[in-house]
Amino acid sequence: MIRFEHVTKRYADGTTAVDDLSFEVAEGELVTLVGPSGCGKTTTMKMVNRLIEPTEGRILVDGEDISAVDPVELRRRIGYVIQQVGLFPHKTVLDNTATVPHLLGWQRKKARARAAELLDLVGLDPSVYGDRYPDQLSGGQRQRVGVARALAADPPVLLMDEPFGAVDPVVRERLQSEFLRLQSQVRKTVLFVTHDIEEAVRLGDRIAVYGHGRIEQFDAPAAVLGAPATPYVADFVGADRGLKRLSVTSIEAGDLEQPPVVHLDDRLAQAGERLAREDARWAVVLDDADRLHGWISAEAVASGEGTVRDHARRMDAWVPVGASLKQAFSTMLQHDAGWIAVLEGEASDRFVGVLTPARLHEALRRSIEADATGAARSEAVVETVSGS
Ligand SMILES: Nc1ncnc2c1ncn2[C@@H]1O[C@H](COP(=O)(O)OP(=O)(O)OP(=O)(O)O)[C@@H](O)[C@H]1O
Repeated sequence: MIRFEHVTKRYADGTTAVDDLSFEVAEGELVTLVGPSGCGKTTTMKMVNRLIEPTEGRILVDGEDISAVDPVELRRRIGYVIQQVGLFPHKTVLDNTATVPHLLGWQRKKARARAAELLDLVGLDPSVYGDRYPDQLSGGQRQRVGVARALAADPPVLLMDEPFGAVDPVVRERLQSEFLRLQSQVRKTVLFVTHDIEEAVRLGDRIAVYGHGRIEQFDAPAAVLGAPATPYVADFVGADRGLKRLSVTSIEAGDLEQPPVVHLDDRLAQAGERLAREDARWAVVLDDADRLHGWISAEAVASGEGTVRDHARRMDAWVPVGASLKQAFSTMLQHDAGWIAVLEGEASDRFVGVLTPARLHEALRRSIEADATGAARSEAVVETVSGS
């Protein structure tokens, strides 16, 4: 969808900002460009909407060489969000959002209806915020209007240059989550510039790590964190890349431990047999509808008469299959739990297994090994300390 072919940009003073760059962003893909200040990220991005012209090479958008497209026409097809949002101070939020549809000659009513829809989509109630002016919004809200405005004419391509760079870390994380949710609905082809590696790995389907004017590595976030291509990339992603990788590695069913499962109405004797057969010290307890209830220890099972219901302990720390290892670890810490349940199904009500700290560590190591060898994670072999 966006294709760079041997693109070089040399400024008049001789600075080579971008050097023989070739890469492609597929349709509906979000690629983050990440790297230190001055490495050529913004120059790369601005060449896509012809705010900057390349010295050599060519750029194709949707198969079309953009050097042959009128820049004004081109920009209407490409949404652009920047850090200093650049909202018109004398226009209301609704009118700001309707800017491009208005320029495209849409009728005022239709443009405003579309703007209201977009504001809603970015989490701003148009009936509350639509008539406000930009200086009556918080920084985070202004960024949301910036995103809504960029999407208003439904452009297939979105360029975002540090769009969340000016807000505090808490708001930034919220905007990132909202943007991911939005992107899963609108599926734009996005080029996203950031100097923050955490943001790059969180948002990108793939990330391009920039050195000076060149891409040092272009790969999925987990691969960049798991197997940096060069010492430069390893240094840039940081010594704590293993930790960062937690947020881009999702839980697979094969990562889970399978303790015995008993039901609330099982007799203790029956549960005891299960535990003895599997030589287990505890079992997961499900209710009649197979929803997670909690757990029961071998001691409690051995304690006497009655049913599991009389001795089961509640435990509601869980995450869905596909959640990140980071989310799982965070849930474990939040509940001060030695394990958490992993559930699946539309209502997240089907028990699939449990994740323990040891299993979490193993999943992380397996995913690193899988990336390094190109194997599936379930087939990756890692050494573990015996008895653990
Ligand atoms: N108009 C210009 N004339 C000369 N050199 C320029 C010009 N614009 C940018 N540069 C240089 O080109 C290089 C790349 O700049 P660019 O803005 O693309 O970097 P960046 O990676 O986006 O940095 P940042 O994260 O700080 O925005 C830098 O060395 C910069 O000084």
